[in-house]
Amino acid sequence: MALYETEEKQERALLVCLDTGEYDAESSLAELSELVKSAGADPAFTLAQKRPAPDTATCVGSGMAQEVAELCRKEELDLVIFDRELSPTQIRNLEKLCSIRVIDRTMLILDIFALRAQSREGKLQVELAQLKYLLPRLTGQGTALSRLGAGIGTRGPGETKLETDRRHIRRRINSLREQLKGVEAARSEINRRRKKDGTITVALVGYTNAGKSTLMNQLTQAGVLAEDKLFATLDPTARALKLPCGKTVMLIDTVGLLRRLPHHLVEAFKSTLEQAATADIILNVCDASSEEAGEHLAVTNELLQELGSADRPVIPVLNKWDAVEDRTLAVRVQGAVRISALTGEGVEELLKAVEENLPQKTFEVELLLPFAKSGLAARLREEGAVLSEEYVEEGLRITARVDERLYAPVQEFDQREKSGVL
Ligand SMILES: Nc1nc2c(ncn2[C@@H]2O[C@H](COP(=O)(O)OP(=O)(O)OP(=O)(O)O)[C@@H](O)[C@H]2O)c(=O)[nH]1
Ligand SMILES: [Mg+2]
Repeated sequence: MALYETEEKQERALLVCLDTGEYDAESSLAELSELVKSAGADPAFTLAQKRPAPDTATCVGSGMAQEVAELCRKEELDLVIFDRELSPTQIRNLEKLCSIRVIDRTMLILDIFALRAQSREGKLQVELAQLKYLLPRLTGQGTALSRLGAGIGTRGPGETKLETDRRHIRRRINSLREQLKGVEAARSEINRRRKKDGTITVALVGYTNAGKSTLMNQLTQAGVLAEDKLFATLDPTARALKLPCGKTVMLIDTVGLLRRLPHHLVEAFKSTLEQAATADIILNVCDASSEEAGEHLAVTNELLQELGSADRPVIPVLNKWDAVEDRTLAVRVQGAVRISALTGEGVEELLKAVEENLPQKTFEVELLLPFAKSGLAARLREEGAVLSEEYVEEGLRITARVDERLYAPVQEFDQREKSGVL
């Protein structure tokens, strides 16, 4: 099914890139072209200029800006899309020069998110990001009015169309924040309950189009492995997954990432992304058939780190192995699992890797260790988490957090078990 179905004719766009050497302009432009396509438009032309810094008035130099305007007229294009964020002034000047809509990379990405947002939370998050981006850019009547109407850069998920009145926008931003707080509170309640129930979460993260959702389907529609449970209705992106060892984990699908993801969007999706970054196990899924797979894995890892994934096991998943030509990637990426979410190849191995990374269940014990058992006390200090210890007449009273393995040798000294509290 097409992502974008409309009776309007397809918009033809001119892509403009200013290469200042800050990032790889070529791959960024290639990505922009893919973005334009998935927004439903045709990336008909591309212009690039090398320059040490953007021009304050028109981003590209004035000569190049003229060239952009001429091409727009000659080819009767519908819009211009810049591969970097534009200031309100630059947008105003460029629109005046070209007489058509001018948007930037961030607006384009926000637009695609607006098209795709399904859940209530997703819609609220996107609208908030859009309005926050739009607010400082509403400088004069010209820009505000040109944002009205249909087309890329004007679509909003919430109210019928993006508001253009400043006061209205502020009010709406506040209301969106309030509503999001409510949704987030509900979610952290679910998280809390999952933690309390000892539910283990496994998050699928990675670049957009890496095959996360396909993998989710492959894993959870496999009949024997999956069952739809309680949380499915509360959180449509989470599904129960039964591992071969018999344990059930909660598999979470997440929003896809991109190079140079606009910080407005990361901000808006922070709570969703944080939930993924703080799962018990993270599957960093990449499209291994892409030349950029290694870099995609790195970009994802970086964002995960920023969002607090430290200490959590991250398993690199080289997906689309069925379509891979460059097999050297697997050698370069440590601990990677090769799979094809499409054919199911390698999935068993992936599940094994998940099992190997399962967190050990820990619980609190209150022990009274006889003096003769000082070796056990040392082991508790070494391998468990000692919460308190105190020497008493009969020996050492010690409370500690232990996993099953550590519990076995100390079980007979557990005070609570004896008194029936456990
Ligand atoms: N050849 C091949 N194609 C695959 C494989 N896995 C997924 N695909 C294709 O890749 C495309 C993207 O898959 P999705 O599962 O939607 O990717 P995603 O990571 O969920 O993307 P976002 O939701 O945008 O973040 C689809 O056309 C899939 O059919 C695979 O193992 N091999
Ligand atoms: Mg997906």
